[in-house]
Amino acid sequence: MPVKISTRNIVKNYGAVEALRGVSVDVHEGEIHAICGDNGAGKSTFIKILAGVEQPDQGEITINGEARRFDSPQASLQAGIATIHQDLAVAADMSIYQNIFMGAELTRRVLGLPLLDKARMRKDALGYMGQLNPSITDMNAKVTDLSGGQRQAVAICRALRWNADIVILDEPTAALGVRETEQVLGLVRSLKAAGKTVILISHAMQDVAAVADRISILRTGENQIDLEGGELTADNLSHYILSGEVNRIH
Ligand SMILES: Nc1ncnc2c1ncn2[C@@H]1O[C@H](COP(=O)(O)OP(=O)(O)OP(=O)(O)O)[C@@H](O)[C@H]1O
Repeated sequence: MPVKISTRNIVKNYGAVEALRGVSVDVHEGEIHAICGDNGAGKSTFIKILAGVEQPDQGEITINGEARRFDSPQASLQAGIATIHQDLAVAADMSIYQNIFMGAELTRRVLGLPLLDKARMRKDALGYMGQLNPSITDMNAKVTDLSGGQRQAVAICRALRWNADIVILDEPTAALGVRETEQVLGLVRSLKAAGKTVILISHAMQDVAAVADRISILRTGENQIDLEGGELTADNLSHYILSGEVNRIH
């Protein structure tokens, strides 16, 4: 598959702290690409740059081979990147469909006036959810009544609604139990099945090994190693992260 999104030598300093010292990652179209590394390795900073939350001091981002720069989260979204942050940004007291369409509500005209098209939003929301978790059928259910895994599904539906073709998930299984984690890994696989390119940030080696097609491990703001295929085992990941051993570098 061709490279969908690529970074070259991304550098980011916070004052004297060198958070990223030249990170280069190639994410291929339709793959699940995990970004791993110990605390402070630079994962969050890297994702914030792709999400348009932070701007790099140096380096290049390309999408489909075209150089891009994201001055805001909206710019990243417009370029087809939806980032699902750990807080999910869901409104607990609102319904599933209201969350999926938040900020981009569908309307219809009645006697020349725009009215919310709730029926259409519910129907479309059900369609998005059907691609991810068909067992969730009541689009009027309040998010507060959903489990952690189900909330994650709502946040991911919003990414589908935005038509993003690159979906970034930041620690989606953090704080989830075993069953919920399995559900969320299922969601990640469904995104891939829907043709999305997925970037997954995770500390959970087992989870990463279970779903990723390729993994880039960062260490103190630099690429440490990329793993793929048979190298993708939780043991291998832990080994590289704990030992700091450097192997194939870009
Ligand atoms: N806003 C900031 N101001 C100053 N230093 C920062 C800021 N954000 C991150 N850093 C520093 O940059 C480095 C990389 O941090 P980052 O949060 O990107 O790592 P991480 O791999 O996501 O770590 P964790 O797994 O603990 O979240 C760390 O040394 C961190 O202390």
